[in-house]
Amino acid sequence: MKIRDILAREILDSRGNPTVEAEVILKCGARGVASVPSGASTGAFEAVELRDGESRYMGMGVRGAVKAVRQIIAPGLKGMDASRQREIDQWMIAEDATANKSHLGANAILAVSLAVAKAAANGMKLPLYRYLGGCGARELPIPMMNVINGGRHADSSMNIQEFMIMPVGFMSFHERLEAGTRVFHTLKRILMAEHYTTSVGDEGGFAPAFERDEQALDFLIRAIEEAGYQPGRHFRIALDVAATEMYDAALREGKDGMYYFWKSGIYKTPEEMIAYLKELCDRYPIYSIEDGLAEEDWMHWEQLNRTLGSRVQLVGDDLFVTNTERIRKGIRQNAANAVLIKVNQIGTLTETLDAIRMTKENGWRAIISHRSGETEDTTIADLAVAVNAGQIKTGAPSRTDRVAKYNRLLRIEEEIW
Ligand SMILES: O=C(O)[C@@H](CO)OP(=O)(O)O
Ligand SMILES: [Mg+2]
Repeated sequence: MKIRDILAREILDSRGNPTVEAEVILKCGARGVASVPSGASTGAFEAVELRDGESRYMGMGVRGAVKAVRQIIAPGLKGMDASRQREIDQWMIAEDATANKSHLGANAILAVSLAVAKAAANGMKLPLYRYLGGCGARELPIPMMNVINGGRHADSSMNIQEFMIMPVGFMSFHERLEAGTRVFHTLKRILMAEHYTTSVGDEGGFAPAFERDEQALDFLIRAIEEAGYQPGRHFRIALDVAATEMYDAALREGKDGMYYFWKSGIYKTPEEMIAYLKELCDRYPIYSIEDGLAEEDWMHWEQLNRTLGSRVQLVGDDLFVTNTERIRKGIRQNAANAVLIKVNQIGTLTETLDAIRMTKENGWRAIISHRSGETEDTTIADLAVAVNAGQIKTGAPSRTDRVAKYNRLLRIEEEIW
């Protein structure tokens, strides 16, 4: 299982921006290839990727990250055993020697970390989910399908970033996916009939010019019903408010501590935000709300959790950034009840697994997630099954970067069941 070589190259993500791909080659001939996604609504506490225009290493963004793999990581890891994932990740963390991986770049480190795992799995002739999760890996996730896009992900007039459908009333993954796709197609038909645009946003969901965020929810309910399903029973709704964006928008207008719905020109206090979210939960079959408040607003997260936590999954994305220190703080403060898990927020596979473990050990739920900028890499599908996460967030079934993950899950289901 010794590493013979590590290659790195620049490839494109789904927004046409450069990103890093790494290829790990073992002495036995097995290979592993992995590429790194990229967010648009990134949390301030995320590990730092080297992008063009904000380079910190050798002054060259993604090219700097590629160079870091070639010149520092590859020579350092050659000869190491690819199955010793934790040691390899620790070596890269130590070599980087910053708290946020800004020296080598979280994208350089993550590409190698994931490619090492894939090479080791291939070397052992195991599918990735089996290598990572052992024979206990068995649960196919319920997808959170982001079918209407707003916020920073689309030019639409909705402030809430993601309106997702969750096919909760089905036994198998392929039935969930089929039902979700039916609703997606029905939604397109309804939107067209009412002369809304059906072009899609970054994650494949529609981006119609609705005047109010609630209209998106009304259309979801209609689409679920017209596709022949019952809202609440077959499908529930999930939202990603991405409220840090609203918090930052208010701050830019000089209103510290408020939330600015910049597309409709409305300010809300944290208390009004909580009341608003509660009202939405009273009116619609909402299962999950992600980032209902901002990454800095710990105090009000507790209040939100007290108000809704017993009946709604409250997910921290920007709040926790897949970082065990922040998750620990959240658990102590009882600030939420679920964590969104994104490999590139923390930057190594083992730290991601640690975050999932801490989340689950404390009785919280972990949702494995893509980024708004993705590639054809399907690691997160395997990861979701490996850790029996139960939920995956990976967009709408209309762009190959998202569909690749769904197709991978279909194949895994066929293998397992
Ligand atoms: O906010 C989010 O949850 C993600 C993914 O949907 O978006 P981004 O990758 O732009 O941070
Ligand atoms: Mg989010």
